[in-house]
Amino acid sequence: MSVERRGLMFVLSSPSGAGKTTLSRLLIERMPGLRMSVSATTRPMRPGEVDGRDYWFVDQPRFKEMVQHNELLEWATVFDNSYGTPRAPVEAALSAGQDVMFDIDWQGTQQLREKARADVVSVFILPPSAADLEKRLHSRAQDSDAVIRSRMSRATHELSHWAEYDYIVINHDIDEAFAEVQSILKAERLKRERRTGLTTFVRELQLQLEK
Ligand SMILES: Nc1ncnc2c1ncn2[C@@H]1O[C@H](COP(=O)(O)OP(=O)(O)OP(=O)(O)O)[C@@H](O)[C@H]1O
Ligand SMILES: Nc1nc2c(ncn2[C@@H]2O[C@H](COP(=O)(O)O)[C@@H](O)[C@H]2O)c(=O)[nH]1
Repeated sequence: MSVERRGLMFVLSSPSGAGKTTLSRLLIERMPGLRMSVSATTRPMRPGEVDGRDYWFVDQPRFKEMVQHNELLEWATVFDNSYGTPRAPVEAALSAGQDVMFDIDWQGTQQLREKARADVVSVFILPPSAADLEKRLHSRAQDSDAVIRSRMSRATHELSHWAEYDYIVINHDIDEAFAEVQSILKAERLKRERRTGLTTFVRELQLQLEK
């Protein structure tokens, strides 16, 4: 029996290459009721990426316009490119009782927390080691050596924000990391304060017991 509840904002952050995209794809495949927030970005498309699925690829003037028209829920500059979360799809999904997942950096997470603390559940993904992180960035084979070097040098800064997150998952083995992230989402969905239908449900139970 499902009890009505408010949708939550499920945020994954990590240094680049630790595995957020991989984990979020698995979650979307396996967890009904969860939608991916598709960000807008000015970064060039990588091989295999699809506009509207992986990102909305926009130019800088269009991104500026989105900021000025308040079309973004949060936005930040990451690795010299602009990234932001379109507001309308998130608001529509949440008000339909769906959960929304975000693959965003610490700056965006801070902005979401300021706007909707009670609805944000944040998870920071750690790589098992620096060598693994570098290996993953190379194995993805989608960025130049210069881009990989710049992402590795930003990793220390990204890592310094780990303690701002509600949960920390070490992505050593992808199946284990997935199971942990999935458990977090399942438990957060059961939190009393999110389950707006509980009062009615319990009142009904009491009426049945009093008969
Ligand atoms: N547990 C794991 N073991 C080995 N390889 C992994 C693991 N998790 C992810 N990978 C691989 O590491 C690479 C980087 O993963 P992914 O693209 O998910 O990282 P990301 O955190 O989303 O990076 P970015 O922030 O740059 O988008 C991919 O090739 C992915 O297949
Ligand atoms: N604050 C935001 N950060 C975002 C958003 N979309 C993605 N990101 C983060 O950018 C980096 C780089 O991503 P990549 O796809 O170029 O490798 C990564 O940390 C993402 O989490 C966003 O809308 N807002």
